[in-house]
Amino acid sequence: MDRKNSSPPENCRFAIPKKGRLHDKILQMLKGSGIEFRREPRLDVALCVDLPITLVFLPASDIAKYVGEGNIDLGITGLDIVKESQVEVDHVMDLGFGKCKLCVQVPSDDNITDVSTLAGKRIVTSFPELTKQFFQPFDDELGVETKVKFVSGSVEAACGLGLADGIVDLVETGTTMRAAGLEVVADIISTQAMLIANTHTKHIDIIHLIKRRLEGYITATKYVMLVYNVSNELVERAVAITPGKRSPTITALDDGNSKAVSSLVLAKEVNQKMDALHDIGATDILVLDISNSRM
Ligand SMILES: Nc1ncnc2c1ncn2[C@@H]1O[C@H](COP(=O)(O)OP(=O)(O)OP(=O)(O)O)[C@@H](O)[C@H]1O
Ligand SMILES: O=P(O)(O)OC[C@H]1O[C@H](OP(=O)(O)OP(=O)(O)O)[C@H](O)[C@@H]1O
Ligand SMILES: [Mg+2]
Repeated sequence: MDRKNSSPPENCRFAIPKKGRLHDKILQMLKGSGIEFRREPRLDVALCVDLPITLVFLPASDIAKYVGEGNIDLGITGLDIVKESQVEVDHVMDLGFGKCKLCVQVPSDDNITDVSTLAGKRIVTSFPELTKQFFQPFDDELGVETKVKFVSGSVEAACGLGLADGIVDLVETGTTMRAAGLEVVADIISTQAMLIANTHTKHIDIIHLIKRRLEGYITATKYVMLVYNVSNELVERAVAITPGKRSPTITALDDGNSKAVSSLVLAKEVNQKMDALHDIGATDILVLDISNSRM
């Protein structure tokens, strides 16, 4: 029988968060990397076009466990989830988004500055393993047992509801924390999204291909190409402003007095570089987006 949600057995199984903070960024990254797929409405399994890959859409919090146990070859999730799941996986690459910190938080009104004063008390979290590991040394030293309770979401509500003396949750901008009247008393780990693989997967070649494509896309979105003209005597100063990733390309213009320079620059620095080039006398300064790359 041809099941709609089945995967050809020879395909590499690649797990993607089915919702949440990482979902949209990952879909954008797959599209930019040319990893196209057809997903039928309501199905959590999709076959890739032109590549032997089956995408499996799963809750972010389950992905490390599936990859670690070998049901899935490759996945994208946060380092926080990899650590919480306590499974062994290969860290193939960091993806540079989904950056935040897992923090111990307490009501601001409680004026707690020393996290050890929470040892033995009630902590609510979606990360019970990391929380227990964090409090264990304090518990051992003080001869107490911190009571760690799991909830799957809206963790920040627990103190206000009288269910917890502190929480352990993710903090990015701090908006959620402040809105709940909480503040950080200790950091546990910094996290970001990463590509992870099963340590025994037989799909090494396809994993390397996916890695190269994602690297190409990430580099392309991080850099822009800056192109400008500059007179011969100013080339050295201009190149000091835009040394490029490896080195700039310099071409002589027909007028014999000036050069055309093209150089990769970090997108976040491009305006400052353009100002500096303008100030030394460069002209015809253009910024070109890069849609993809292989370095
Ligand atoms: N505010 C945030 N900023 C950056 N990364 C985050 C943030 N919140 C979560 N993440 C990352 O995304 C991962 C999945 O969390 P997320 O909250 O998106 O999943 P979810 O709880 O399944 O979805 P939802 O919250 O929509 O129910 C986290 O483990 C973490 O790595
Ligand atoms: O510091 P901030 O920028 O406010 O981000 C942190 C919040 O983001 C996540 O929640 P999410 O929006 O996923 O809701 P959830 O708690 O229901 O999972 C996380 O659990 C924090 O609550
Ligand atoms: Mg969430």
